[in-house]
Amino acid sequence: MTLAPRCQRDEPVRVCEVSETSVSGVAVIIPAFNEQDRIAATVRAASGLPGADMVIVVDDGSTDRTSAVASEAGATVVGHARNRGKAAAMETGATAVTAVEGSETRQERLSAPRALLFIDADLEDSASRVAPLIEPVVSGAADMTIAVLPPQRSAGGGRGLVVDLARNGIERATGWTPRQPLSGQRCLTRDAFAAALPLAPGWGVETGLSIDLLRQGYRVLEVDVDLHHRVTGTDWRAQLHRARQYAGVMRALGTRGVRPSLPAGLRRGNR
Ligand SMILES: O=c1ccn([C@@H]2O[C@H](COP(=O)(O)OP(=O)(O)O[C@H]3O[C@H](CO)[C@@H](O)[C@H](O)[C@H]3O)[C@@H](O)[C@H]2O)c(=O)[nH]1
Ligand SMILES: O=C(O)[C@H](O)COP(=O)(O)O
Repeated sequence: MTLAPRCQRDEPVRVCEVSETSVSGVAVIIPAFNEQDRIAATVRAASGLPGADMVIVVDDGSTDRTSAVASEAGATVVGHARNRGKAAAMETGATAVTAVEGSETRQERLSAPRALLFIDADLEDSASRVAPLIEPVVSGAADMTIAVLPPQRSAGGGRGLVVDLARNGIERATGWTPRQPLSGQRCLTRDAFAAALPLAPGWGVETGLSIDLLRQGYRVLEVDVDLHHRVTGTDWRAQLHRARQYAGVMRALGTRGVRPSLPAGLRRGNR
């Protein structure tokens, strides 16, 4: 397994590019809420990832055809009877992986539990490029990798408030400043995932994961990956979504004893 030379090996949290390579033993978990238009392409792309021999879609109480479309595309589908939020869907997905592994025959069983790769349902074809998240985890170079996405094709409608709250909160809690603190494309060892349970609920899940793992000494790595997803726009629904994200991050920080920062525009030096 090779890490590119610009990886900084002597830092507790390393930010680097890694090359794609063949790996084995990865379960892909896709939380999905009303994603019938995108889930098939995402499942198909995820199924071709190196080492990904299990693709589980967690239908988080969708009211559309997400389950049926995901199943037709080849995923194993588990679900919630009602919408419970992304973090609960992630936990359900991990439980499903353990259950499938428990039912495997001795011949089917891998020598070690699979790593867990969480990706969003709206990545579509770009999910085929998520492989660089897998290598550092399978090779033992990192306990959790996080995808850093390039600028998206269409501009988002936010002012960076949620991102800023999460980034500063993680920095205050751990000393590490993530580039994309909300990125949900993450690959974890089973040990790291277990250490982060119970996950911070709802939209606080990424903030909680980063803080909880770093505080316990796990190694977290941001990796540039050329992914594309549906960006959040500017209408009232989008702003309501951001308000919920803000509340989720605030809750994750509060329950971890982290005092949230003032919004960037109000902080000393910015006035
Ligand atoms: O109640 C829900 C809502 C969403 N999802 C799924 O969660 C994923 C992310 O949701 P999305 O609506 O795409 O959220 P974004 O605002 O675009 O997400 C950004 O911010 C989130 C944290 O706030 C991260 O989880 C995402 O990875 C990141 O792309 C998708 O697969 C959804 O289908 C659920 O499973 N349950
Ligand atoms: O659009 C986004 O990137 C997220 O919804 C976060 O919103 P923000 O711009 O307020 O951080």
